[in-house]
Amino acid sequence: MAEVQHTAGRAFDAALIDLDGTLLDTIPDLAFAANAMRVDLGEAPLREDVLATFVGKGIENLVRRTLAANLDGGEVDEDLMQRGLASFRHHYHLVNGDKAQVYDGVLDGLKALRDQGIALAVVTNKPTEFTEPLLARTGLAGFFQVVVCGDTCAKKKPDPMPLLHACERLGVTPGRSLAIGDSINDAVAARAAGCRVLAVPYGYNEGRDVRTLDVDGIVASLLDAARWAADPSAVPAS
Ligand SMILES: O=C(O)COP(=O)(O)O
Ligand SMILES: [Mg+2]
Repeated sequence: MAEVQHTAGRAFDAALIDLDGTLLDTIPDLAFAANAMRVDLGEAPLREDVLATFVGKGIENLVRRTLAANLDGGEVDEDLMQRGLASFRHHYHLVNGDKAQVYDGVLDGLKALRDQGIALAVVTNKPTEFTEPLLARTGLAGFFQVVVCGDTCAKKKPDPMPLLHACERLGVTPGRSLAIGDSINDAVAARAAGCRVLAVPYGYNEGRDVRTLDVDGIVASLLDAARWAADPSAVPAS
């Protein structure tokens, strides 16, 4: 790809930002609901750090992986899946946002992107029923013109469809959009959509090091992502 051009004004019209592991640390609430589901179904709870590696490909995958107790998801009986999903949804609705934390640098980063005239969208694999109340509860909702959730489009990340949908809704081109995420799902989706992409290292990349991702840079925070958007040479993006 060609170099990002920053000399002739703004390089990006939009930032398409992931939710879980990028804007918010949602693991305590997700893990609570996942383990409450296991207990409901007569299984022992799993460790939170293990459950964290199951997050990224949406709720169905989290439930499947949690029931199988492995990342692969293995063979999970359809009836068990349905009972698991109902239980997980029940418990997650009760705790969604209780312990969620906005990561350091997020508020300043969103403000800095906004001050550059960059339109902001959330593009998450989390379903709408959990995303909307969580954004409202954590005070982030007002920053975003568009919110694309795991059930908004026919396909989720790593498919490019949700990013392309966000671009269409914002009236911007993928080539002038910057995706920011924490996982392989964001990186693969962004590349397929033709967006630039930055990764943050503090989220949940399904248990793998973010340095393995095909991205334009790894930035320590959303604030550094905003600085990179303004001038890539000003930020030590590895
Ligand atoms: O719901 C998930 O599995 C992850 O959601 P995210 O796309 O915001 O990281
Ligand atoms: Mg994520």
